[in-house]
Amino acid sequence: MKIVADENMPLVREFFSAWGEVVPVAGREITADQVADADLLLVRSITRVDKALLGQSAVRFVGSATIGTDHVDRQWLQQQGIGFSAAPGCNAAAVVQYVLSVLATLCDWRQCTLASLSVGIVGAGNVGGRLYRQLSALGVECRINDPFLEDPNLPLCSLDEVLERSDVVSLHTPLTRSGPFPTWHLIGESQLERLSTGALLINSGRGAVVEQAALLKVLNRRPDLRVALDVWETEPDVDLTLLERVDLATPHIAGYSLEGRLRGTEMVYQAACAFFDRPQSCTLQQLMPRPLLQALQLSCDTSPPESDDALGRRLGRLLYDVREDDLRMRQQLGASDQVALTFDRLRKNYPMRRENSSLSLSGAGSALSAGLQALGFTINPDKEESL
Ligand SMILES: NC(=O)C1=CN([C@@H]2O[C@H](COP(=O)(O)OP(=O)(O)OC[C@H]3O[C@@H](n4cnc5c(N)ncnc54)[C@H](O)[C@@H]3O)[C@@H](O)[C@H]2O)C=CC1
Ligand SMILES: O=C(O)C(=O)[C@H](O)COP(=O)(O)O
Repeated sequence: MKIVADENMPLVREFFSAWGEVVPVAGREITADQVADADLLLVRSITRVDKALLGQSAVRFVGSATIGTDHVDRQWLQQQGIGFSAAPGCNAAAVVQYVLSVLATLCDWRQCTLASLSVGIVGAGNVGGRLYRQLSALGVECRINDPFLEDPNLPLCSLDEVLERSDVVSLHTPLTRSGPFPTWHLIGESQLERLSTGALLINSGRGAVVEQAALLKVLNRRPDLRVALDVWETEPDVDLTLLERVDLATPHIAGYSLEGRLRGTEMVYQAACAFFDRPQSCTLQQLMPRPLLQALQLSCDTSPPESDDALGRRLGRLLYDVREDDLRMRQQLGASDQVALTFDRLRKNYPMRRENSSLSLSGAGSALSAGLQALGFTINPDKEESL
């Protein structure tokens, strides 16, 4: 078999080399010629997969190690009988870790607690649903807008209500251009104007869900608004004027935990095994590196005692601090005359980041445990508490 794979797909050789030749290619440079005699194509979010790429190829299965699928013409693949699988949920925990880090930063700016914020979630699937459950467990008031959901147990409301009544609005929809509720430019000028005074808008879904020109226009009128962007309408060509105006800027790395990226590869491997009727001889468990920081014994003897809110934020930053990504992006894009190349390089050379679940905590005390568990940490109940 010939397997053409995005060179940024970690462990792709470990999973697939027993099947044949693995040919790594830069995601933006995969051409119709390169895949003409391939059997299997493995991509990430930056490769457009459609008739133009695969019309003349032998590819029988396409795997995308991503949650989003807006880069894939799934209808055309289906018509051709070409198998397809994405990796739903693979990096949901990482995106939530990113959002929690943004919220922790907002708490610093405002000198407030997490639990004092009201958060609006637009799109409550794998990512937004997980964010809702974690924030609710932390006592944060949430509102959800998702026209596809009907669940009396969820705080569902209209998009306008989410925009008008939340301190923070976090976007987690796919990018869609058709269907009953398309999300392309879902947030335009009139929606931005509805945001409450001093609100923070977070976009870690897809850039074009927010209309960039409208965002720039409204930000000129409303200096009170704060914005955290991980995704950009014109990426990899980020608009530097917008970059300067937003409060937290990152290069589409919200989902880039090590676990999230490796899970993506494993999920497309599993789907390919099912498609080609091959046994799964390789598992992520065998390959996942041990985290550098694996266990922490907490000693809660600060005086006055530290709240779980503050401790949670401090511990969260041990594993991930969005301000470091923001600084790196500003420094590297600021010093470069090749914005798109630098944006892609920031992603390719992204530092190792582990998810909260990789860290086992003991000595947290039962009062703190619930909050730390809600943040995704593994709580080790067997150790004696050291309060
Ligand atoms: N920045 C990053 O690194 C990452 C970005 N993403 C993006 O986040 C998106 C969401 O991921 P998941 O939660 O896993 O997807 P999902 O498919 O599980 O959930 C999406 C939710 O959005 C809802 N939705 C669809 N149209 C809507 C609309 N018009 N208004 C409100 N809600 C709407 C759906 O009903 C669904 O519940 C992905 O499609 C991807 O584009 C995902 C992972 C990483
Ligand atoms: O999973 C998704 O959807 C994402 O947005 C990915 O995290 C983006 O990463 P790349 O596929 O562009 O490396």
